[in-house]
Amino acid sequence: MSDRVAARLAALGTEHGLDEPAVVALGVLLDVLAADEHAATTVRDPTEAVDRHVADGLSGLTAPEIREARTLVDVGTGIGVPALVLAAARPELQVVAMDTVRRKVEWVAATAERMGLQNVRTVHGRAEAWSAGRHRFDVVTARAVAPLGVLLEYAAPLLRPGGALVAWKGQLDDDESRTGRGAAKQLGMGEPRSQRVTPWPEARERRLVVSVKERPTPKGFPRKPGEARRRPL
Ligand SMILES: C[S@@+](CC[C@H](N)C(=O)[O-])C[C@H]1O[C@@H](n2cnc3c(N)ncnc32)[C@H](O)[C@@H]1O
Repeated sequence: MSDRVAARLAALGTEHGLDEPAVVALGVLLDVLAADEHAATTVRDPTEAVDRHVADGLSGLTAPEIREARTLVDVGTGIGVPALVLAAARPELQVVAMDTVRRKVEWVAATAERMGLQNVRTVHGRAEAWSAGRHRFDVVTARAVAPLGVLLEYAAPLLRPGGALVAWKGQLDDDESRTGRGAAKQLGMGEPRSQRVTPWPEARERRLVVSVKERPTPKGFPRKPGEARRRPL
């Protein structure tokens, strides 16, 4: 790893109060990404990945819901962001990394092992079809997976009462905000709160959108697999 990347990782460790093993584990994640041309991301160069994956994932720690969570499921985990980043940062947090693509969850499981993480489990499947995960989680996370309304529909059944969806988002257009608010109401989720974050200095328009489960998920949800996307609320 270059001195520049090592210095950036160390600075992120200080910013987020990480201990040394966490910083080392995040360095391993960057090494694995850099070495694997088949990793499911276009951002593999550590000078860029340290910001776009590690710093972006760590920005989740600014949400109290994530700082206080004991259980978290990352829906559509892909290369394990934010799942692996948050699992490294908070070893006491039990993390499930879920994706519909088997190759991706296998990659995440192997990478978690190389990072020395004991608190990551992977699930191959669709969020809306995972009945064993219902009502279990303090937090559902998702980055770059689906519009807000669809994410709320994936998240609501998986959350315990009082749990929260934390979605990594860029700029939300009016349509996504409006449909998100409507979906939240129908699903017993609270009005989505948007929290601006600047994970790296040049980052523009990054935000965490948080919605807390206020009521039991109404009957009829989750709908059939794929329906949330095909016929958004
Ligand atoms: C663009 S990738 C984002 C990956 C990662 N979160 C990141 O930000 O780098 C979206 C991922 O979501 C997964 N996905 C889409 N719909 C899903 C669903 N209903 N349940 C679980 N995973 C899903 C896809 O297979 C894909 O790996």
